[in-house]
Amino acid sequence: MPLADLVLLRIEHREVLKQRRSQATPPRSHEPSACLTAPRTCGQNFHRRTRRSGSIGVLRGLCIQIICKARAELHWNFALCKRKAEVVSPDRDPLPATVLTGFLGAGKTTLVREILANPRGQRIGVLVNDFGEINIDAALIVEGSANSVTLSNGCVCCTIQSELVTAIRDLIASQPDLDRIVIEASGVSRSLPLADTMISEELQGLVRLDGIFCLVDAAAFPDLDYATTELAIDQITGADLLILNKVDLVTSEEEERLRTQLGGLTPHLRIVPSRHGDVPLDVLLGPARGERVAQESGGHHDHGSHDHGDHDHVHGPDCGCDAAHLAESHTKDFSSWSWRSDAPLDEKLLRPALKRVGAGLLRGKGVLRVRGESGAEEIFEFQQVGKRRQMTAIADVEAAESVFVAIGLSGQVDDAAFKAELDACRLN
Ligand SMILES: Nc1nc2c(ncn2[C@@H]2O[C@H](COP(=O)(O)OP(=O)(O)OP(=O)(O)O)[C@@H](O)[C@H]2O)c(=O)[nH]1
Repeated sequence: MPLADLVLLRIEHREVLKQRRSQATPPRSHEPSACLTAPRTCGQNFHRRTRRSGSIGVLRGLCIQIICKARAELHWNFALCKRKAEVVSPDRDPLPATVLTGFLGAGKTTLVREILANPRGQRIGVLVNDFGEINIDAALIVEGSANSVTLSNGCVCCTIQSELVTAIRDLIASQPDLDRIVIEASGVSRSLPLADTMISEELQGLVRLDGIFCLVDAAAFPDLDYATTELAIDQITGADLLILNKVDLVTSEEEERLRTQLGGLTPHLRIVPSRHGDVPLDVLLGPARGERVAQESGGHHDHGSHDHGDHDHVHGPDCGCDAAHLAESHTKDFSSWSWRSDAPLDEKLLRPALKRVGAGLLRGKGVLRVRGESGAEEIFEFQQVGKRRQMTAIADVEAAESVFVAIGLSGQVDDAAFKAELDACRLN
């Protein structure tokens, strides 16, 4: 990493710590519009919003880009460190939480409605945060879900952050049979403080952050003005996966240009194109509470159990194809791949292999029977969203075999290399 980036990284780190300390008293007093007009008070904003023109403006733009990169790196490390300390309730799995962020109008509500229209049998609680006094998004969503909670007139990343925690706790208490929650943040919410809330002590053991997905409006992003671009970039760099929505409104050249621009800002982020939120649910939703990947992918995928149209087909040993292969997804953009092994896996080889395998993936999930150096065997659940990976030991599952499911952009997953990597971890 160049020296300048390192220096900025350190400054940024110090800022994060400072901000976290000062967050003990959250900035609740400012008006909702403060997220845009006085971002210094809005959670984790690190930039002073002084508009500059000419070369100073250009220089400042470059600095923001570098800081964004550093911030993204920090975000991973920071969130992952905290997650290692996550305490899982012994009697009840934490409720998986999917967070949708993205600038105003990017298509978050559309995506929530897509999810609710096809919840794959999961009982989903929805929390909708609207920046304004009237929660229009919730009104749009409420038809689809009986379990929706509205959080209006503020932003869940700052002004009504504690309301979010309370709302989640209340929802879990009143709807104990939920399988997951989906949180639609307001269009001005910043991703990093939201991630921080989801892994905070108040929600520990109750909620497990499954992924933060940031929607970007492919048509509007290039025209955002300076101040709003800054916020949009902040949302992007704090996400696990980017959904480039409204690609129907741009030409393929414009889409490519935007991808290059966004990829330059956040090289590790995976970018999924979308039209009206048509993102495969396998990418968006991990297993429901108490559900394990083995159940999803065990044997032939049951097309009758839920309505998924021509949805992604996770192949198994009796589906008439090879056990490991790429399968056509419900849109031509995505492919899924599955692998299984009845031999235990060597932990020492497996961890680096998963890192290599995951490098080009949008989503990876698995239940893995692993043998450590001591010779003891443990079952691990593996979850990857974008570049974010988690491997958690699970005690309540007996797995005779390991199962791994991966989703990537078509043509970007080398299935032979994949198979070879994982096969090499098998112990006889
Ligand atoms: N053409 C096109 N329009 C879309 C797409 N996705 C969403 N829209 C439209 O864009 C508008 C805004 O979408 P919403 O889903 O309300 O966006 P949002 O992110 O929830 O907006 P806020 O809550 O204001 O932040 C609506 O009119 C949608 O129908 C898409 O992929 N293509």
